[in-house]
Amino acid sequence: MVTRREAVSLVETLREESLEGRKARRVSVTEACSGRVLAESVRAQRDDPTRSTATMDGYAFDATEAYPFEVVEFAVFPEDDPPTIEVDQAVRVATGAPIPERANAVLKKEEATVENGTLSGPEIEPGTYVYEQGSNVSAGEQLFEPGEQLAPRDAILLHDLGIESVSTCDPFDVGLVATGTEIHEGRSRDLDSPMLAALVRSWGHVPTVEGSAPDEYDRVVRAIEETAASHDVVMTTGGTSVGKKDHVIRALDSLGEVIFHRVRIRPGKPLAAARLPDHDAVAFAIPGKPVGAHTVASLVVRPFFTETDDIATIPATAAADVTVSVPGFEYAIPVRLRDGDAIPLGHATSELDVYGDTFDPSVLSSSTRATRADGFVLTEDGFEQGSTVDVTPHTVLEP
Ligand SMILES: Nc1nc2c(c(=O)[nH]1)N[C@H]1C(S)=C(S)[C@@H](COP(=O)(O)OP(=O)(O)OC[C@H]3O[C@@H](n4cnc5c(N)ncnc54)[C@H](O)[C@@H]3O)O[C@H]1N2
Ligand code: MOO
Repeated sequence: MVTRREAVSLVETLREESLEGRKARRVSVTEACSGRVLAESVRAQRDDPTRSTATMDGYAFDATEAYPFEVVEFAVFPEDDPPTIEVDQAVRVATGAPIPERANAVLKKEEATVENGTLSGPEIEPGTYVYEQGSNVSAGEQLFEPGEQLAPRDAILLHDLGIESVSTCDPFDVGLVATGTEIHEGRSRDLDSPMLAALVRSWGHVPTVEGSAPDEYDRVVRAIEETAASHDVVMTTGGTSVGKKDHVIRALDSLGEVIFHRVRIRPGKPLAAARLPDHDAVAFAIPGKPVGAHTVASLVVRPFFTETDDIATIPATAAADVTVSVPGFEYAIPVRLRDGDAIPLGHATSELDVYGDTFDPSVLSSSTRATRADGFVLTEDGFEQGSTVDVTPHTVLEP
């Protein structure tokens, strides 16, 4: 059994290995910024801004010189080229207009006194009301690293620098296979695959629900093998535990190398990851119960797909005591957030009463209504009513 951190670090190594041999493709910045991973670094080809501009309407001049300045005839607007001025001259500028090479400051219009074409006013420092050339980005600067996953906000900087396309790795193709005779025969609905498909998509990759296999060793092996042959990643659900019909881990062992099985986190402990080198694929075996499946997919599998393993939290006040029964695990305790309080959902005092005071991940994990939580508290020891707890909102891990 490995800790969550150990598991995440192994998953990150898998990610690096998988990205290494990946085909790069140039795509438009617009397409790339919905979650594509960069294959190459991106450097600025030019300064930004390309020239120094005024940030206020007023007069531009060299502020290392003393008043008065002769105000030249014309005025400069954002669409204009800056004029050449002499050391004792100033020029009218509009907000956003380029300032002359010789100027280094702008005096606001309302502070300026102009009489007979001569400007005077208060002393100002060089740099006042000037957005300086290269102050946003200087030419040659590396702005994005290979492996970074681009987000919608990145389109602003890339487009501003005139970059229209970038080299990206193709997203991972993920084949989802639900194991379980009850699922295969339609006696129970497959709740995991659609949820996992949506998670994978939200992380910027391409899921396909491949179907199901009954709890028969040969059928499980075949389903994994067939899926690995046509996908980069196989994600199975169910069959990860120690029951007689739990074949997935043995199947992965026969097809490749199991990197870890069981993580010190609950719900979702029996998660496994494997390399399937014959098919140039990797596999994640996700435990069957949907809430546990969601928890470990978000906390441990996500760093394979996204560049980050950060788990941001916000503080809240625990609304009830929650104890844990078995030490040595991290427990993801679902909570609702209300006016700064974290109300443990599933606790006897909450609207969903499935576990009393002591957190029981096995029953919680069976309760599909626990998905109505706003987030979870990751804790090894539980918490006391009134104490401050760190809540990870679900939106942090499923954008
Ligand atoms: N004796 C022990 N039993 C169990 C242990 C243990 O250590 N000793 N571990 C428990 C833990 S923790 C978990 S988590 C589960 C893991 O279960 P499996 O991954 O083996 O899943 P199954 O046995 O196949 O199914 C469990 C449960 O989940 C339902 N399920 C499965 N797949 C789906 C799906 N795609 N959609 C909806 N529901 C699904 C399945 O019907 C079962 O009800 O094992 C504990 N047992
Ligand atoms: O890890 Mo399991 O989902 O605790 O029951």
